[in-house]
Amino acid sequence: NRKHRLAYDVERVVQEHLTYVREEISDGWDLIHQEGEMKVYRREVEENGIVVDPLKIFHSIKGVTGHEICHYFWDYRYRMEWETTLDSTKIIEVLEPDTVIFFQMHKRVWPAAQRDSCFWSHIRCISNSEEDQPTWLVVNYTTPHHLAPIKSPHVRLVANVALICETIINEPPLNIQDIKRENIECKLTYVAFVNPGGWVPSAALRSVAKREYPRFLKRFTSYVLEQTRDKPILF
Ligand SMILES: CCCc1ccc(-c2ccc(S(=O)(=O)CCO)cc2)cc1[C@H]1C[C@H]1c1ccccn1
Repeated sequence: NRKHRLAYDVERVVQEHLTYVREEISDGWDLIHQEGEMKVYRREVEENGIVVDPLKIFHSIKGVTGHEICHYFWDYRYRMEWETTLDSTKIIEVLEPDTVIFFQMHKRVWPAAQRDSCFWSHIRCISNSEEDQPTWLVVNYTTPHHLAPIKSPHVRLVANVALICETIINEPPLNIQDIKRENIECKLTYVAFVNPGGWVPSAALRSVAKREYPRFLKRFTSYVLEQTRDKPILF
């Protein structure tokens, strides 16, 4: 039986991401940025002359769990502390404790018109019996909403974004309560399918994306490290 009106959509999109995240980086993906453990890949795709390049970022962060990374990414309370590309963000509907609907005003990316976004945001833990640590994920997926009317001159983004995290425990001590932060590591895959929703000069958008995605992921993961440093580990 259906939990809420978007439950089927959420299930479908989550399963799609879980299918594709394991897909190897095949040809057609260009490595456009590498910084420490972070590898940023992009495919060049245009739809009706609009750049809709898929982005795929692999990163691993020592000292945090996948649950912690997904918690700080999903929970609106922290968003404005790490997201520098937003003017505002607010929850306009709670569908269930782990699925909410956001409305966001994005900072204007000159020369494009200002973008806004409305998406459902879902957090989930997937415990696979054989492996020791579960997979945590967050999906942000554009959805229309009566409390997020599209008002000119703003242009509505169309986004399908997923953050999928595994937790690795290096040299696990005998009993789990002795695990320290230096024994843990989060391996994450971030995928973003963003359609800017209206024409943006291709070269400008590609250079903004190339600069902004690594910057936002680096800033976000540093923020989580800072917030969790002296807190008990959240597995
Ligand atoms: C003209 C469209 C510009 C533009 C608008 C928005 C986004 C964007 C949307 C969602 C998410 S998120 O991961 O779901 C976090 C929640 O906010 C990140 C980024 C990306 C771009 C493209 C330009 C790239 C970029 C990437 C990262 C940050 C800002 N801009």
